[in-house]
Amino acid sequence: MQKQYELTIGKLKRTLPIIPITDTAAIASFVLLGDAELTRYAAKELAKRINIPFDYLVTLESKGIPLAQELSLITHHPRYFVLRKSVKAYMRNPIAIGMRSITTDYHQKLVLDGCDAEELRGKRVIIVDDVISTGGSLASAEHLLTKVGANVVQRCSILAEGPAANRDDCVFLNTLPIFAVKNA
Ligand SMILES: Nc1ncnc2[nH]cnc12
Repeated sequence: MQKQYELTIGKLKRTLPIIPITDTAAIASFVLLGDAELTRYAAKELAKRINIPFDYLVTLESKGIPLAQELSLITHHPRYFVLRKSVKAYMRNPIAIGMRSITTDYHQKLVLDGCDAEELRGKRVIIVDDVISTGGSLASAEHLLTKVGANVVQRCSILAEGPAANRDDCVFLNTLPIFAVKNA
């Protein structure tokens, strides 16, 4: 099987290792954390493609956080919100729902602080993430945000992986294949 995947995002290129995630499928591992150059560049490119008014960006812990931070600053939205993967002791009235994602085999949670939920009620929000893949994380984020009365007006990511490449409800900069694993 191919071991690496050459990814191009505008003027930037990255070599991604191909990692099996099940007996039959592998992904090109795209780890945004630590890549400040790509994060800033991708945020600038996404900002050019967001052409809808919004109040807040919302991202999911953890790989979407640096992207949301850059995008917030570029679009002059100084505050953004993070959906966490666990309840923290400092949260007030946290609201949690279940979530499944392609890269994690156990059942995960998505948690919003109750005060953040108050602030998001009735607001126009854009969900930001590094990769949209099966759409499971995105659907959970959207479910949670809708539950607290926020209005999701756009979804954006750096990459759309596998079937997500055909989505017309997301803004993204490039696509990423899912690779078939041939077992001996
Ligand atoms: N290819 C990928 N690399 C890193 N994280 C991911 N999450 C979903 N797809 C991914």
